[in-house]
Amino acid sequence: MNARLPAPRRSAIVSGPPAAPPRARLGRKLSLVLETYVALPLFALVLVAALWTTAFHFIDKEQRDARQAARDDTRELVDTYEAQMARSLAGIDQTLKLLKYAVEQDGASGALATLRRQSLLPPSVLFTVAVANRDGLVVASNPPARPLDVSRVTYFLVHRAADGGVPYVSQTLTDRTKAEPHLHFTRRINDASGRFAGVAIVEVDPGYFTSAYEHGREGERGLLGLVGADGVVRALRVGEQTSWGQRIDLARLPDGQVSLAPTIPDGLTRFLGVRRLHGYGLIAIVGLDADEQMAGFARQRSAWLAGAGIGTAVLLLVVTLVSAWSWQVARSRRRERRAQETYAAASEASVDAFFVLRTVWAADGTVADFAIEATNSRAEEMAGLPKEAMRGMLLCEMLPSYRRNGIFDAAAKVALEGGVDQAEWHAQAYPMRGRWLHRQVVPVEGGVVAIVRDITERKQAEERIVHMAHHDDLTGLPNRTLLRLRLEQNIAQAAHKGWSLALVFVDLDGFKLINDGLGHNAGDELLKVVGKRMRACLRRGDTLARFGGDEFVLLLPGVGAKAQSLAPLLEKLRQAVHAPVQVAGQSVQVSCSMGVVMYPRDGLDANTLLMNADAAMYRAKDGGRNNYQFYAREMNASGEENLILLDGLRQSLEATLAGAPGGGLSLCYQPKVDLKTGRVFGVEALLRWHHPEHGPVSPQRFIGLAEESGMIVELGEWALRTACRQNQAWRAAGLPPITVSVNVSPRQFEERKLVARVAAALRDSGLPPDALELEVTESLIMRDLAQSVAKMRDLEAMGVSLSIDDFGTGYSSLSALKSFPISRLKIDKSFVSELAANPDDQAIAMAVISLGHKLHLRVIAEGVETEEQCAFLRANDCDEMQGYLFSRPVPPARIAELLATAQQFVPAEVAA
Ligand SMILES: Nc1nc2c(ncn2[C@@H]2O[C@@H]3COP(=O)(O)O[C@H]4[C@@H](O)[C@H](n5cnc6c(=O)[nH]c(N)nc65)O[C@@H]4COP(=O)(O)O[C@H]3[C@H]2O)c(=O)[nH]1
Repeated sequence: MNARLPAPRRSAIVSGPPAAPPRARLGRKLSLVLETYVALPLFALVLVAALWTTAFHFIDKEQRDARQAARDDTRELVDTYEAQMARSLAGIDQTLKLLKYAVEQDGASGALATLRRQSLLPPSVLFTVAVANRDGLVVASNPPARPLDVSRVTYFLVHRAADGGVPYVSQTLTDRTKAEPHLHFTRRINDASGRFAGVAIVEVDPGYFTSAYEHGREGERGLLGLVGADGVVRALRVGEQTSWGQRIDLARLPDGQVSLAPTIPDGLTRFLGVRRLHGYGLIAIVGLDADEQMAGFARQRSAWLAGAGIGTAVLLLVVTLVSAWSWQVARSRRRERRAQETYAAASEASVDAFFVLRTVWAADGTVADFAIEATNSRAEEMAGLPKEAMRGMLLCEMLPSYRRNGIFDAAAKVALEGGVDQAEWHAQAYPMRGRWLHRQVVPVEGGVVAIVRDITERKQAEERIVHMAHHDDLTGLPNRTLLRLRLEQNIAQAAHKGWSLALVFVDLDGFKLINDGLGHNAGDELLKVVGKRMRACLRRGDTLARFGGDEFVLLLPGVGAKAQSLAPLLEKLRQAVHAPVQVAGQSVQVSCSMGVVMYPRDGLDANTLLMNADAAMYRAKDGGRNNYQFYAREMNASGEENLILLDGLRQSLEATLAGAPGGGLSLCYQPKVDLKTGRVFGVEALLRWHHPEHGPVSPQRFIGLAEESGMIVELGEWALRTACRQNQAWRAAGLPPITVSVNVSPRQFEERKLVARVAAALRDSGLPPDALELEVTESLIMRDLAQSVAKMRDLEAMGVSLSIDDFGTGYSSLSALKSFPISRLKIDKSFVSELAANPDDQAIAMAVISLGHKLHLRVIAEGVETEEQCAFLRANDCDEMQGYLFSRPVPPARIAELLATAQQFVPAEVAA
């Protein structure tokens, strides 16, 4: 999404406040109080309090009412009981009075009969009526009873002692006359003169006074009774139990009032009503058991409490459930809000743009468009529109190009099928035009969220890295990697279309001299200029790559199948490179050697083409440089041929080492002649291989293979040992002593044990070290200068001399040359071959001779074939020579002959 983009689903997600300020926090606390899960329990507490207050209020009222009712009942019962007792006592006293009167009138014996006659006696079932005389003897009784002496009984004593005029009520008792409890109501009987004449007695069962007890009124534990003024209970009934004799504190029984207190005989709390029965010294008491009286209230109270309890429990349960639910809801709301706030804060701080998009559905169920619901600040920047303006806009109205570039379709797919859409694209719309963006579209409820990031910097960095990985720092040209890539692409294309392509390997001649002589900066400058010039010769589709050092490769796609058609371009390139260049204030000149291969003729893959172009380039160098060479098959034998050849070589080496006749390997020796004396002073040992089937194989061919395969180490050691032995054999044969020089290949030279192997060869052959010379190449030494020089010094210390073969081809730096412990320089035969005609080669030969002499080295020229060459070399003070002019490499016997005859080389001019 560039200029304008997709958008948020829930505005809160991206537009919400990033953090709550203190005021908002206060508001949040207040709103917390209003939350159901807080407010509801508070309200419930109020309800519970009200419920219980009401319950207790009614309980209290009911209790008061119940108590009042109990008091009223008690009062009413005691009133009734008082009336009953008053009547009963009055009846008893009436009987006493009648009895007294009758005794006073009729005497004790006739009194009862008179009263019985007049039906004035109370029923004998309940009452015993008796008369005691002044001596205390019961003289009459109804019902009749045996005579009894009551003279010592209290009531008798009381009445005899004084005439109170009031009846006397005894305590309830049992005695020897009667086992059942009873009490006596008595009155004094006087004689006519008013003196004590006896006692009228009414004996009553105490149950008589409590017979008014009714369960319906007094209940099961009600109390009914009479108490004497002395505080002793005369009769007391509780339920079915009747008792007497208890003592009561009369001070605590206020007359006329109803009190609530623990009572006799069982300590139960009762409503107690008390009435004094005047004239008899008795008190009537009625008690109603508090528990019984309050039972209705207790039930009611239980009902109230149960109701309130159940109400409370139900309320609390409901409130707990609702509050728990509300708390859960609030908690998840809080979490969601926090998540939203966090998300909003994060999205605001994000470098990504967020667009929450709501899907707009078409009637057929497809996605018609997306409506922008919310965005963040970064989205504003990317879209170039404020959030408010974007909100509600349709995506494809804002960015119509999205319908065409696939972004809308991708988002619609996410909305329909889920999954995630991720992609990078190059924005085309303002204000992000030209920038690289990355989008991630994820589905959400009701739409999608698009997260967009500006990845331009990363893209540019990637491009820079890719460019760096594919280009050469110095010249800015494609490097080896890119060349290979393009080559492979072009090969694939050419294969597909049946085209040809050309690959040119270019190596600068003489670059090292300039680089070492004028410095690296000059060398770099030269490479840049040459690179530019070559590039200028090419078409747009061609590739010029720098391969490293002074090597360049040209890839020319779409060329004709005929290699020769490239000749004009190659000539143009050659001239462009050869033109003088101004570097480090000097005009310098380099040339180039080019090797050309054609696809598909010279190879079908990149490796083969590069290898063959390299081989052709070397052939061009060998051919005198500053030219180009088309690849010819024989430059590189095929891999299969190489393997067969290598196998043959190994077999020959093994056979030769085993000493088998006709092993195939041998050494021939080419004499080296001192130009001043014309005498042979040494020979160069040269390997020969006679293949059992193919006949002689060129050393250049098999030595290269041996070098590549590593077999050269063994092969070279064999040559070294053989040459040493041979030289020692010549010496032993009494021939003039000569030196033998042996070629050492790069692998041999690099081998750790070289010095030890040389020492062993000398020791085993018995050849003095100074009769052995090792020939090493310049390029070999330059591979690892320090190590090479160290090894050379070891050999020198041993007494073995060293010469540099092919001197002039490897661009050794002069300063390095000075440090080589060598005794001889060999002018390469490539410079010798055209010595007569080529002034350049002449200059080089002269320079090498002069340089060698300045460094106190001997100089030998190889490949001398003609008298002219010989004459030139001699004229220019070359010390020694080697070549067909004097002798080809020959077998050892021929050398022996030469030495034996002490043959001298006499050049033609000298001979003439
Ligand atoms: N055109 C021409 N050529 C002449 C003339 N005089 C000598 N030659 C040839 O020049 C080569 C000189 O040997 P090199 O440069 O060391 O070049 C040698 C050397 O690098 C390598 N080589 C030969 N024998 C050995 C060996 O025992 N060990 C190692 N490591 N390399 C060897 O093989 C290369 C080729 O050896 P050869 O084919 O024997 O080729 C020899 C020799 O036959 C002449 O006047 N004209």
